[in-house]
Amino acid sequence: MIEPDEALDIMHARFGAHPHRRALHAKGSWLTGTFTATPAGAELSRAAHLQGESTPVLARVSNGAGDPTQPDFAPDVRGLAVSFTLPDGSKTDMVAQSVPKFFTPTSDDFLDFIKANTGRTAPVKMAAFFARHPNAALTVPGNAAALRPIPSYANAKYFGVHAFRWLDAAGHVSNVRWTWLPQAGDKRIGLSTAKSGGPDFLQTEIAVRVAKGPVKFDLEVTVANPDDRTDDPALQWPADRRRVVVGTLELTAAVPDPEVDGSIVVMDPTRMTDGIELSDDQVLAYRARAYSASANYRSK
Ligand code: HEM
Repeated sequence: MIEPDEALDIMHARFGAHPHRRALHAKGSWLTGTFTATPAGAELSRAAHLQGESTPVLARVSNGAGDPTQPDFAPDVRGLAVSFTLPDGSKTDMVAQSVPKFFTPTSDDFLDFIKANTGRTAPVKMAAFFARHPNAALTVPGNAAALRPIPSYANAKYFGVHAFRWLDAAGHVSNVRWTWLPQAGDKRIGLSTAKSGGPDFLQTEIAVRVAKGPVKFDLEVTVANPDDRTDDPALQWPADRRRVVVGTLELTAAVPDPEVDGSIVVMDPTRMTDGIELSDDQVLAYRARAYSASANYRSK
């Protein structure tokens, strides 16, 4: 397996090494707000933020590139990371992105994709990557459409990708996947329209938008059948699985980057709380190690 420090080298080779920046999702904006669960949330999980009381959150919206100078109009994955502060002061995080179909079953394959997408020979290496991974090739049309420029971070669906185990008050386990659905609608714009906004238009737009009113996302959960696999983030569950809205996120204020004076804020997709557990997905477990390596690099 490719170790996290080597993974960081692969990302830096692709996007450049940028001191004090994330190795991926290097450019973004910070927001605060609240999350309020519906009764369906409490039925599925006993987690403190799913019981219906309003929970404070810190969120970061971002572009997927590891190059913080990449303009906002460039086609890219977008990120929405949310950290909930629970009543006992502890935190749990949800870290999602805007590509509907994650395309590799393992972290090594994902890192091989980044390697292939590096340098002047990228088109040739990418063709070879997709020839080696025909299932990944099948996701290209849908994912390419999602990578088109967005008019606002408020106008994308953000997918949690992995399965998680949600435990209710009686200890019953539901395997779920979750998605943030934008109340402002899922939208894309043409490149020339996006370019007319300038290189930082998404950062400016989200700050202006939250100053006028809350930016809202509904949290939709898909519940697996007992025999659905939970270990492969690239494997979709059948479309007829039960979907239920378990809460609403309201982002209400733009806040300055909290990573000043050497403090580091990591949005960790494996930071769990009682009532939510990791599935057996290797990529999910690996992410925590890669995010730590990136945090170590930017704290130096
Ligand atoms: C093997 C797979 C993956 C690897 C190696 C990886 C690696 C990374 C790294 C190194 C960072 C920077 C973290 C930091 O410095 O704090 C990052 C950020 C991020 N990743 Fe991943 N990632 C993977 C999969 C995913 C998936 C599946 C999602 C979404 C479901 C995702 C969404 C994000 C987001 C939203 C951020 C920005 C978090 C923030 O704003 O702090 N990543 N990723």
